[in-house]
This record gives sequence, C-alpha cells and structure tokens, in this order.
Amino acid sequence: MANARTPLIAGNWKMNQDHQEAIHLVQKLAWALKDGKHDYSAVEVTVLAPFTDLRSVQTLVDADKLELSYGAQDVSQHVSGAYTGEISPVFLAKLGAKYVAVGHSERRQYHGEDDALVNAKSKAALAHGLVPIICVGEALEVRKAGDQVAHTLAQVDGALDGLSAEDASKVVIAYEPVWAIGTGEVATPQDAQEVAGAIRARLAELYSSEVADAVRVLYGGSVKSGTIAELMKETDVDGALVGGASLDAEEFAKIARYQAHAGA
Ligand SMILES: O=C(CO)COP(=O)(O)O
Repeated sequence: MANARTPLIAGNWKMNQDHQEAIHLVQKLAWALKDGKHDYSAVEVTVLAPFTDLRSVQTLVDADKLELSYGAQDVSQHVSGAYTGEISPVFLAKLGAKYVAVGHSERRQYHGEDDALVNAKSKAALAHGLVPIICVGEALEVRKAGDQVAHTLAQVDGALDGLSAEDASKVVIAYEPVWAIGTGEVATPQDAQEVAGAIRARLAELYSSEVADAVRVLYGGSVKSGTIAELMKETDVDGALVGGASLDAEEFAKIARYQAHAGA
C-alpha cells in the first residue's frame, strides 16, 4: 500500500465471550499471531471486547507484553454522573483501551443512536485519549436505490461535526454496509472502494488532504481470510472491522496476515 497509514485489523466480538472465554481467546490469538513465520509489524491488530472483559484483556496484554491493542464497543458521551448503565470514556482510558467503536449499525438500529449522539460520543472519546472507530454504512434499501455514497457521507458529516482537523485526523472510519453484516454477503472490493474513496474525498473537502491521508478507513461486513486480501488491494481500504470471524483466533490471525496470502 503506497501510503503511510498503518493497516488496522479490528475484531468486534459483539456480545460474545464472558471474561473467562475472553482470556482463552486472547491467549489463542496471541499464540496464533506469534507463529514465528509471519511478520505482523506492518499491521495493527486490535480487539473490541465487551466491557466486562476489558480488565482481563488488559491483564493478559500487560503481563505477556502482547502486540495487541484493545478497546470497547461503545462509550458514553458523558464523563461521570447520573447515567445509569453507561460507561465513561475515562474508565476505558484507565483500563488501557485504545479504541472504541461508535455508532455501530447495531447500536443505531437497536438503541436508536443517531448522528448527533455518534458525534457526541466521538468527541467524548477523543477528549479522553481514545480513538473512535466511527461506523457508517447503508441498509439494503438505500443500496438498491443507489444512494449508498450520499447516505454514508451524510453519516460521516454528522459524526465529524465540529471536530478540529487535529481530532479528525485521529479517527478511524469503518464503512460497514448493513446488508453485509453477519450475512455472509461481503461487499465486492469495488463496492468497498467506491464508498471508502468517497469518504476520503469528503475528509479532504471538510478538512485538508493531510487529514484525508491520515485517516484510516476500514471495511466491515462478513470479512473472512478468503476475502481480505482482495479488499486490502483497494487504495482507500486500510483495514477491516471483523465480527464473526474475530471469534476464531486462527481465522482472525489469518485475516491479520492477509499479505501472506495476497502474495505481497
Ligand atoms: O459488524 C461487523 C463488525 O463490526 C461485521 O460483522 P460480521 O463480520 O460478522 O459480518
């Protein structure tokens, strides 16, 4: 890839893995990643775990000095106070979390999250040193109508509203077409590139080419080891947000070494 962006392979465990299962999965993943045959230095690997797993994941990563970062799947837009059930970005930062997914389509769909909330959560994450992985992407009807680019860019505009260029250059944007999530129906590399390229062009318009060059744009939706290499060949796809396949340590490690099976 002819740019300075470090590819990011992020596993979104969703509501899977209790804290004991999480320990096993991270151990297996560490083992799979350290197979001695492959070089992961050019790729960053992260897992987005349920809140209740984070302390266990932190302990393992610290104790074994694993080359693995971790994060959460959601965050409150508030720092503290009477917000029953919410998790502060301060708590996540204190647990060593690096990333937090914001505005995942499942949060938008089942928890009524809108662009304004996604914007507030992204700002809260950034204010406390977390990197938001801002999730955007269209539903099937929108794609059928051919409106995927306009729809997704509107979500990007909403999520970034009021962010400084400095903050905007730190975010990760995950393009996850809703029709490809958990369906086995992966977008074609061209579909992913069309929207990822449009997102980068929008970043250049909203900010500058420096910001556009700095932001990593991921693709998510039924990514597997067999499909990652072709996706990663696209100019504006800088990694993947992986759901189901991230629960299988071997398969997830294989996705992270996509270069090996791309022949690169
Ligand atoms: O939603 C996703 C990642 O956030 C994608 O999930 P799947 O990889 O299971 O389709």
